[in-house]
Amino acid sequence: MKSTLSSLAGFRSTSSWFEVYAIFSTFMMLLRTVMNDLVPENVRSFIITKLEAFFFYSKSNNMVSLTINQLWDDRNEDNNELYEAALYYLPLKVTRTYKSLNIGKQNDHQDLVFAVDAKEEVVDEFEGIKFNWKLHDGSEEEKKSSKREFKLSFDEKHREIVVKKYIPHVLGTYQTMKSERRILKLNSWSYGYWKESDLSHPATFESLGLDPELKKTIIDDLERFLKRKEMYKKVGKPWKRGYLLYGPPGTGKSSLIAAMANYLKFDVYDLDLNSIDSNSELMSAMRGTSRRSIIVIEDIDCNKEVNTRSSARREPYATDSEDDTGNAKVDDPKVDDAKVDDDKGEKFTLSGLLNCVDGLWSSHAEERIMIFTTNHVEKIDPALLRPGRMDMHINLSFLKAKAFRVLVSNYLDIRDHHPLLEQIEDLLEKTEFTPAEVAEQLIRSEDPDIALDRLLKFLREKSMKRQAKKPNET
Ligand SMILES: Nc1ncnc2c1ncn2[C@@H]1O[C@H](COP(=O)(O)OP(=O)(O)OP(=O)(O)O)[C@@H](O)[C@H]1O
Repeated sequence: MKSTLSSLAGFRSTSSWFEVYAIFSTFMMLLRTVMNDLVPENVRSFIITKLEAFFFYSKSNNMVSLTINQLWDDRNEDNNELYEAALYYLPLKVTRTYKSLNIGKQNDHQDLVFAVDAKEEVVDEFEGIKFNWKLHDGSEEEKKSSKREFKLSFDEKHREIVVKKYIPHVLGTYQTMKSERRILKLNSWSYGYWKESDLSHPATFESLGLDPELKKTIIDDLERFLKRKEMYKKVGKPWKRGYLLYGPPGTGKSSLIAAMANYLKFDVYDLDLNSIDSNSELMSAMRGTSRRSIIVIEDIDCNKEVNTRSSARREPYATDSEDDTGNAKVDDPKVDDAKVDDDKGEKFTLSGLLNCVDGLWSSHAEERIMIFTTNHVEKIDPALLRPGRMDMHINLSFLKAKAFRVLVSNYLDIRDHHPLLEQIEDLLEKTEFTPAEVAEQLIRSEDPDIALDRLLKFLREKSMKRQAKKPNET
């Protein structure tokens, strides 16, 4: 014992350390030579593999990993929101720390897009804990069907933090990024998929020529909807709201949808019912929509299936194929047919659409707004319009004085008085003109005198033509 201590004490001198280093280096060189000369290559690589496996195992035997698939349910092509969240969240870490990163720009997008490189392992740190992320591209076959996954690995002692804090943190960051970003998405359903592009419609509530009272009612309704998550949960209803926008062409239905999307910062899903072949396709389309989105079905009266039952008109909200609660009556043969089709999901039916609107197929769907538009409200089956399905009916009609004032202020910066305004407003009250017709005239000149003079002539001319036409019509 004494001699060991004295030899350790001897090591304190620098020359002793050099001696030890020289002996160790010589030993290592000898060992390498012996290994290379005497041990065959295949045996060498076997030993190295075993050593690696041993060290790797002992390092990672406390590690657990979670797999985050792109699709939660393959059969229904159900997207996994956590996968989406990781896609957006991880590049935040990558840009700061990592060397390998995919970067690109898509046709319809204004911004550069960053994406995690499948070769790179991303290490994220949260509350002092390290989390390893890796994107798996999958096999060639899986790539084609766009089945990708993230593997999230961490020490198993952090399981609880992962579930209770880390994953909510990733999802929360994603939601904040989505709500803060300025560019919204417009998705169109095409051949079984949502095709995404930027929503570049500039309409806002300020730019809309609407009666100020109607505008306020719509904004208040949207605000109320956003704030009432808990109330919807309490009464067991899906957190969604339906709006029916009706009125002649050119009265601002599409502009109002864009204004709502820009106000709420919601993406838009534009669904043409004529491109839907079956109830299962409709279900798939609904499931493919994300939270905080507006699902738009334009010109709903133009769809054959939806119109099938409309020929026999009933009083609004009391259809003979619904009972008092608004559910389909079983003894109605038309409803029976629709139900059979529904069960198979092979055909697209009105009943399938009603189910969708009621949130039966998308009960996981939260924070959705559904908008129907039509130029012919009288053609729509009342079952679709009853409260609970379409909660608010908004009549976008011809332009009248109050809404005209908004347009004049926006287009020509006239806030109070102009000598021609009174005559124009008088004509607008007496004859039906759409906001689109008037806006088209106002945009032709920046000079208020020229623009208003031109508009007045246009309105007079049109009014006279319409007056002249009327007696012939009768
Ligand atoms: N209320 C409005 N306020 C401001 N501009 C409007 C309004 N209504 C229409 N416009 C102008 O007319 C154009 C066409 O309007 P929009 O497409 O919103 O009408 P729409 O009712 O959806 O028509 P359609 O039924 O034919 O689809 C818009 O680009 C906009 O410039």
